[in-house]
Amino acid sequence: MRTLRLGLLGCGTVGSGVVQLIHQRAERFRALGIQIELMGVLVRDLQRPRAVQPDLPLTTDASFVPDCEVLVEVMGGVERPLALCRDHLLAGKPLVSANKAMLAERWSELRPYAERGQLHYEASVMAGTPVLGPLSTTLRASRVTHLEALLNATCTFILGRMEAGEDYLIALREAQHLGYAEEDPTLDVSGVDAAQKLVILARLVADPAFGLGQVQCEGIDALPAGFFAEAHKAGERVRLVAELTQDVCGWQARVSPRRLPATHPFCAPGAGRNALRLQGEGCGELYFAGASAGGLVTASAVVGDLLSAVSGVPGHRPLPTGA
Ligand SMILES: NC(=O)C1=CN([C@@H]2O[C@H](COP(=O)(O)OP(=O)(O)OC[C@H]3O[C@@H](n4cnc5c(N)ncnc54)[C@H](OP(=O)(O)O)[C@@H]3O)[C@@H](O)[C@H]2O)C=CC1
Ligand SMILES: N[C@@H](CC=O)C(=O)O
Repeated sequence: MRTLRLGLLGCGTVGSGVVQLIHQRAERFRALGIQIELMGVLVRDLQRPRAVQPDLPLTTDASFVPDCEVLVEVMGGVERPLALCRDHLLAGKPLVSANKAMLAERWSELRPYAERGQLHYEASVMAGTPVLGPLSTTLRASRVTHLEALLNATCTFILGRMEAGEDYLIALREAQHLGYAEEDPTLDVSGVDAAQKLVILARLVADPAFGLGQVQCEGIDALPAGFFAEAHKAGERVRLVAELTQDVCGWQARVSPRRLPATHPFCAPGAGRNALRLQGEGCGELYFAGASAGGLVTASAVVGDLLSAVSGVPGHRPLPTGA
């Protein structure tokens, strides 16, 4: 049995789930001949109450990071996590991350590591519903021509609650309470979180250099007056839809609130549910759907990635240049 030195950056909604699942799935690691040694669990506030075992090595001191063979980053933000992970990546070691903001915004630095298979980031898009794995492996023989998706659980949840007559702000508070929303929920309701996820998808199926600035983005925080009420009156639903299409000018990416028939698959019930429909030459039409936010659901993808990383399976590689 080999001891694997693991570092966990963040122990909030997702990090607590990661700790719980690593413990619950210890036999899966043992079956690979691995026993996890948690070198440190980085947090900001040691006094914050959290539902984790008391012997967890919680710390505000990141000095354990260089001793780790694998890092799991579930802290959020952009500059701080990147600064903490930089030397680890430079040393050629694997990083598992759920952080779509960092991946979307600092791609020029992260892309070479992703190309080398060092970055595992299934949880960054649709959390526990696996899409990046199939897109970066099995579906590479197909050519994606169109993709549309619900990528933000907070917005799906808020819009669903509003359909039931709830007030927008109360629904937003509920989404925060359930652990769906980002620390700064403006990222969710403005459409930025969905745009970050859309560029991560676009790099796997369309263009490995796809940038966040290429996404036209509107959220649900500034719906035109009457938009929701008129849709409701017409028996339609409003959903925040992310779409990637190709026309004569190239790839177009857009996130916007759309009116959809109530029978549309994107309107099926499910609070934190996301869905992705893609059309491809080869694979035809495919549909992925499931819970896509919350602690344990997201942790399931993070720990799945961790099992891949410790087994030597490469992470999510972008589409090769010129493919
Ligand atoms: N929540 C979800 O459903 C999903 C989240 N994600 C992504 O996962 C990541 C984590 O999300 P989530 O768990 O919800 O976030 P939380 O805010 O619940 O947890 C963040 C954790 O990171 C710690 N942390 C944050 N900044 C610092 C810092 N500068 N130094 C040290 N520790 C820090 C916090 O410490 P402390 O506890 O002391 O405050 C906390 O433990 C984000 O990138 C998010 O986008 C991805 C998919 C789904
Ligand atoms: N805030 C995000 C969490 C998962 O990525 C969302 O609401 O989808």
